[in-house]
Amino acid sequence: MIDKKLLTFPRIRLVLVLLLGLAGLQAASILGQACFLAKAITDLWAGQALSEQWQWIGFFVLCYLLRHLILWRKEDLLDSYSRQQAQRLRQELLSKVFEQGPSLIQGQGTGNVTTMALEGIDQVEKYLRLILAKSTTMMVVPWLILAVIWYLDWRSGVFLLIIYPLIVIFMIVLGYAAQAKADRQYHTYQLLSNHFVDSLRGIDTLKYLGLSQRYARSIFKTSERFRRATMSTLKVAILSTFALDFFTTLSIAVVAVLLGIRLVDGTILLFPALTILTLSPDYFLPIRDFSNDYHATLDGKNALTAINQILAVKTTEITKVSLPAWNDQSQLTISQLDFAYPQQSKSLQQLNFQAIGFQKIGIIGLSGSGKSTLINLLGGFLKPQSAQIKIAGQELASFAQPDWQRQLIYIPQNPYIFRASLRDNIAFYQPQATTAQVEQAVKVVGLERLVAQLPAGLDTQIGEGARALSGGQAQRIALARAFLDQSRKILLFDEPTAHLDIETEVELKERMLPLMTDHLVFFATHRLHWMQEMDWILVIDQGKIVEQGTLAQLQQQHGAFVQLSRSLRSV
Ligand SMILES: Nc1ncnc2c1ncn2[C@@H]1O[C@H](COP(=O)(O)OP(=O)(O)OP(=O)(O)O)[C@@H](O)[C@H]1O
Repeated sequence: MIDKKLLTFPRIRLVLVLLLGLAGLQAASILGQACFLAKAITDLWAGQALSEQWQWIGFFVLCYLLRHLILWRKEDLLDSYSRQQAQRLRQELLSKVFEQGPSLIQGQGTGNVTTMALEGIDQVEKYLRLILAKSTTMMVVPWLILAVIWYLDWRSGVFLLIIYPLIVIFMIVLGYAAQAKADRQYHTYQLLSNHFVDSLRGIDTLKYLGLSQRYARSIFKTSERFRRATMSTLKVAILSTFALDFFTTLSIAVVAVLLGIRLVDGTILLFPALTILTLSPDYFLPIRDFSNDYHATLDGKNALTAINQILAVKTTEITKVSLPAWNDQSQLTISQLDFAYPQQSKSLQQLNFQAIGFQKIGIIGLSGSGKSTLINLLGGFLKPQSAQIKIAGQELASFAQPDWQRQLIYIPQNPYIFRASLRDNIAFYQPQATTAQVEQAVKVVGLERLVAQLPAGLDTQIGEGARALSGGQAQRIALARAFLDQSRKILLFDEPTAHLDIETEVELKERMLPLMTDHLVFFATHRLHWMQEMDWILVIDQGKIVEQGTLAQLQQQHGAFVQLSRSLRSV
């Protein structure tokens, strides 16, 4: 009855035992309530004075209060337990997302991960709260009530016992139908989230191409599908609630009629008949409650399955290797590196190269040749299928090593600007940087004009939803970050100027080059002029290094580099 997935939650067994205990007390208070009320009415019927009934009425009121006190205690217990578990799940989910990095987000979709971490966890919290309370009550309360009814009148007991499994079977059949509908609903919900976030991100492209109306229609269609899936789940939910209420009410009516006939016949006394009649609705109440809330919990159940799937993504345990800080004598050797994206044939094959000291290594190739993939591997965001990597004499399986990543600065095509002040964005790697240091960085990368224009200077909020920046300004912030943190000696550039106009690129290049000295630099680009600044060049074509050497060597060889230069110039 209780989802196996829930049994893996911490302290769940203790909570279940407490809930079962409270359900036992709840059953006792329901029984007391029915017996004392029946006793008072029977005595009054027998002609006793009302003043003699105060003790029974008093007990009845006590039981009534106890019943509600228990309900309140149960809710309190479940509220705090489910809240704690939701917090734990959210933390685990976010840790997993940060641990797995961009590959997990790409696989699941940004919208889906966002809704899962926000709404999905809230649904799981609701699921926990409802399902634990309802199922433990259903395990205890009806059976204790049935035992007392059986003791008072076995014929009513038999009738109620026979009717119960019929209702359960009926509930299971409708439950399966509802589950199938809810699965479909959850799937369309995930689609809707991804589709919506995707469209919002691409809204400028869509607008430029005049396709935003068409996309709005497509979002409308996806939302309509989600609405229809929701309505059809609700239809089953409402139908089953109605049918269940109808059957249980009918059963109680049958019990009442049978008791009435036997009272007239004189084959049953008023006290047991009244007690049974009062207890019958409470006998069915737990299953009715369970079934009513069952549909409300399905979303939570599905969200929990989806969250568990992400949490179950295997974390390849890395053996941490302690690496010294990169210096002018350090050496990196990569041999036979192979990498493939999931469900793809090899994206990078048999890469072999070396990096020594503060070399500047250019990675050049046509679009789709594998430059970004190589940069992502060097940053440890992706893990090679196989490779022999040696840094300072230490063998590594991948670059996902804290000691390596702590030395990196990654500058992509579109550096991410966090929603924070300009100062915090610049001091991203060095939060303790002084204002003088930040101002120095601003000067070095040529951001003074921007700072002068901003209303609160360095303290102006920038990023998502705040002051927007141009591509060149964002790139300058990324460079300022690199300048501020001189302790990170490895710079990974992934097409940093690809989307900038030529004037901005020339100006930025002048500012970038001094920053590159005394650093190991990997610079992926398809802009040839950068190669003049590089000490070593890797020419990549279709995932292979087809040539490598200094610029002079490559120009002399008249091989792949010269061919590539021709085709890049003719573009
Ligand atoms: N996340 C991914 N999943 C599957 N395949 C991918 C993924 N990212 C890239 N690829 C594929 O891997 C190959 C190399 O892509 P990569 O982005 O490394 O090329 P690139 O040389 O950097 O291209 P560009 O200059 O256009 O950025 C391409 O065929 C691309 O389609």
